[in-house]
Amino acid sequence: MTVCEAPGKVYLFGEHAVVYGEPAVPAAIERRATVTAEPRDDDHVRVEAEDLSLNGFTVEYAGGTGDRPDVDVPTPLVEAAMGYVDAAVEQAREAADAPDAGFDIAVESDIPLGAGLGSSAAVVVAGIDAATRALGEQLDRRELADRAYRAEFEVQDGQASRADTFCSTMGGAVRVEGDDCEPIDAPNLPFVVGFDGGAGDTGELVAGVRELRAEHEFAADTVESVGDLVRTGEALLAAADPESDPEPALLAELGELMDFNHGLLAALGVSARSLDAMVWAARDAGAHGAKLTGAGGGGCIVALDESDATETALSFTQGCEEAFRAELATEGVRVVEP
Ligand SMILES: Nc1ncnc2c1ncn2[C@@H]1O[C@H](COP(=O)(O)OP(=O)(O)O)[C@@H](O)[C@H]1O
Ligand SMILES: C[C@@](O)(CCOP(=O)(O)O)CC(=O)O
Ligand SMILES: [Mg+2]
Repeated sequence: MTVCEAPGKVYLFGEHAVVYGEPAVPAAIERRATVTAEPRDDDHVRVEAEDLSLNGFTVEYAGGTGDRPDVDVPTPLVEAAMGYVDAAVEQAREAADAPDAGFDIAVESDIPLGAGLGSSAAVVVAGIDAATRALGEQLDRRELADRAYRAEFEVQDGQASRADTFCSTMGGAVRVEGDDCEPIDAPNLPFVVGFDGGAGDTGELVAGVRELRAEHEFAADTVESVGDLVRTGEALLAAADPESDPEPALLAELGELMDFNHGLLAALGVSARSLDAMVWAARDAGAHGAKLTGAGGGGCIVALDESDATETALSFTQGCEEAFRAELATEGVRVVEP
């Protein structure tokens, strides 16, 4: 039995625009998905995913194309739910050159699903790592991140960046621009997350931005403006001392860029009333800045505040179901049981 766990992430800035080649800076947070993989004697894949909606369900199926699990729920729901685990198993089979390998897989996660904290990437990264190790292979981090990206790309119908999967694999803060992915030094930023209890459909939201961008030049310009602000933010981070607590002036400047980024994301149609309400509650509480994180539509916002004020304010904000401080996860994917 092999067990691996990988972190979720928040976007300091750059989501959506990163899909079109602009840079983005996500940072891994200490909320993890844990995947257990046990090879089987046959070619079946049995998945236990207690945290999926429908109050969790257990299915067994042979995997691969055409073969669907025998459960009493509509196929699209099962496909949406199983897609990432399925794709992770396929990547592990390919990496270990074991096309008929079967597994018992169990997924546990404290990352809310579809909420912009990268639960899909964490599941895919931990899943590929656990399943390949269970077959006696070990991928280096770059290859693991690359395979995880390919898995997300496939499930999201060819619309994914390398940002989430690279960040979950490496941990810490990273910079992604197209195929160019690098860890970056960043000071420990005081992230506070607000969660509305809901979710957004990443594929649909990405498709919406793609259409807007194709239709209007000003939407394409908006995407480019996100890239410009990310470059500004990167320069600020590069000039900061990663070993000491961030200076108030740095937090103020990063916060201003986050506010701006939220405005541009809202212009691209991916915010929601609940996300805007949490963003404003954070700003009113004195946060340096606040924005939605991830695909949007519902889910989470991230704010910068070293005091407790934002977390407290969010916990009293109508529509905010959970508020918590998110510690930077300096370690990416890791082995819990080899
Ligand atoms: N605990 C889990 N068990 C199984 N699958 C999961 C789990 N967490 C996430 N997933 C998969 O990831 C999907 C959510 O990914 P996505 O829509 O990209 O949102 P996000 O990555 O922001 O959480 C879920 O529908 C499911 O397929
Ligand atoms: C919108 C996007 O930039 C980030 C999606 O993040 P999440 O799956 O909502 O956590 C898509 C991508 O980069 O693949
Ligand atoms: Mg995702």
